[in-house]
Amino acid sequence: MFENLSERLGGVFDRLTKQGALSAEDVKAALREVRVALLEADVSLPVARDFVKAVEAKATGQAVTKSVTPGQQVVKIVHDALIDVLRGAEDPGALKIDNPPAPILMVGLQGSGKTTTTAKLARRLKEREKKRVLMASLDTNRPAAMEQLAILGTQIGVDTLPIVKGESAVQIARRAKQQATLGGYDVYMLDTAGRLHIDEVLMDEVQAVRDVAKPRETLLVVDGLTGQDAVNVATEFDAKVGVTGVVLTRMDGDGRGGAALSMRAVTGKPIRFVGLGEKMDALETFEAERIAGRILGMGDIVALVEKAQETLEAEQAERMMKRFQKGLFNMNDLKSQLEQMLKMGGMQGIMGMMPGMGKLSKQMDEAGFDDTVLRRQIALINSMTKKERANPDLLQASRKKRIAAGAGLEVSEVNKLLKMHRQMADMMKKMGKMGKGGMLKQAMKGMMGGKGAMPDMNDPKAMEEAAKALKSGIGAGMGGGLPGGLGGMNLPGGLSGLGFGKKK
Ligand SMILES: Nc1nc2c(ncn2[C@@H]2O[C@H](COP(=O)(O)OP(=O)(O)OP(=O)(O)O)[C@@H](O)[C@H]2O)c(=O)[nH]1
Repeated sequence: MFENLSERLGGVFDRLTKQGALSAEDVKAALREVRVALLEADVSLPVARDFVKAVEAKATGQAVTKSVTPGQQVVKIVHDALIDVLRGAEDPGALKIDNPPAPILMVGLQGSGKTTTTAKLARRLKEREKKRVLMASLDTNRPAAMEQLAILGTQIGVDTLPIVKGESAVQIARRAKQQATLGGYDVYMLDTAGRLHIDEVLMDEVQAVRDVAKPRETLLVVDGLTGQDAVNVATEFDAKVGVTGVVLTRMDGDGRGGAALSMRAVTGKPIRFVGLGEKMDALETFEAERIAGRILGMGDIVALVEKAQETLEAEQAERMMKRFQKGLFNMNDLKSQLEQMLKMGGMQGIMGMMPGMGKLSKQMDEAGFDDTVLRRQIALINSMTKKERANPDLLQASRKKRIAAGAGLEVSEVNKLLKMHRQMADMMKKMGKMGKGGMLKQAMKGMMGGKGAMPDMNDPKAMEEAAKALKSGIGAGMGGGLPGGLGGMNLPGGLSGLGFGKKK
């Protein structure tokens, strides 16, 4: 799915190469693709349609910033508009739980992750807000569900209401309220029974529980992977029981999170939290920026674009772009690329911003890879003469020795640097031929997991290899193209050439 989207956006970028103001035609062409991208990310059709219409009006006629392409600009406008829709007025993490004991009702379909989320949230309230929480399972159909909550409670150190066989959901809710009041709890959470589909019996039961508990918050738990159906679920639950917020689970999977946009647009209910795994600490406050990036399938590329813009002078970018297009790439260019990387937070910083690269970044950390490598390479270049920097072909044995000694390093380090330089120069040449649009497309492909470019995040062996490849030195030929295009197009163009996990 990611590949499709990146190709599609690549196509948009290819077409949008004119500078100046964004023409209606440019915007229309780009948005047509964005609409398909939204649908692929499981955003419902009417929502995608309305959204694109609103963005079209906003984007047409906007002046194009010199340092970005019109394609990038449209994507940024789309991205910002997504955030506008996704972000509610209030802080998503702030639940109304004053006036103890405050009841929180948890609702949702079976298997949506309701019980797990109940426990995760209880843990969060206990740890972060120092609340005394009582949890109760109202799932009278499945005794196993009640036991599951009790086990989770023990695990996280949160009390659960003792199980009494034969009670109805309403009776349990009453008992929970009583116990919470007598026991001096700040919050009590009611984990209702789920059904595979919405049915009347379920809704009647939840309504009856609601009437007894009068919840301060009614949180709808929805599986983030369900996509389109999420809207129906949200609409139904909201109409029947009244929902105050949504929790999207399984956002650690490869779902694109379009459900978030649809639910927010259709029901107007705020997304409060996202579940990011099975563990008890895998619950985070909803962040509109992250989901917007994810829906567009771009990780935090927009942030990367912005950061690159901040740290790189536009003229310098323009100058480098011209050099790259001519296939020119000497040691001075390499040095400024390495310095640029350091400014952007080093390898770790850049990786952290890439979709799905968080894990790899952690492994790099563990493997002891840090920015020393970058600094060493800069030191080597500093130890070269002006002539050598302009023309690295001059570097024969004796010069290499002198350069290594000057930086206090081994000759092998110089060789690694030269190898990396050669690979990057080759890539620049190739990219130069492709033109701006082509470069971007190439970059996107690389970043979004074009075949072989990134390790499979679920394959520990591939991840380990990738970390090793990185550790053995960016110099050992990371596939050659560290932040290749950073200069020219404000995107780490060369990342496609990183060759993560790929033996060269
Ligand atoms: N990967 C991942 N798994 C999750 C997440 N939230 C819940 N799960 C898993 O999803 C499965 C179902 O979760 P439950 O909490 O039992 O679902 P439920 O909605 O309470 O189901 P019923 O009790 O049958 O109604 C469990 O194996 C959870 O560990 C999440 O955010 N990410």
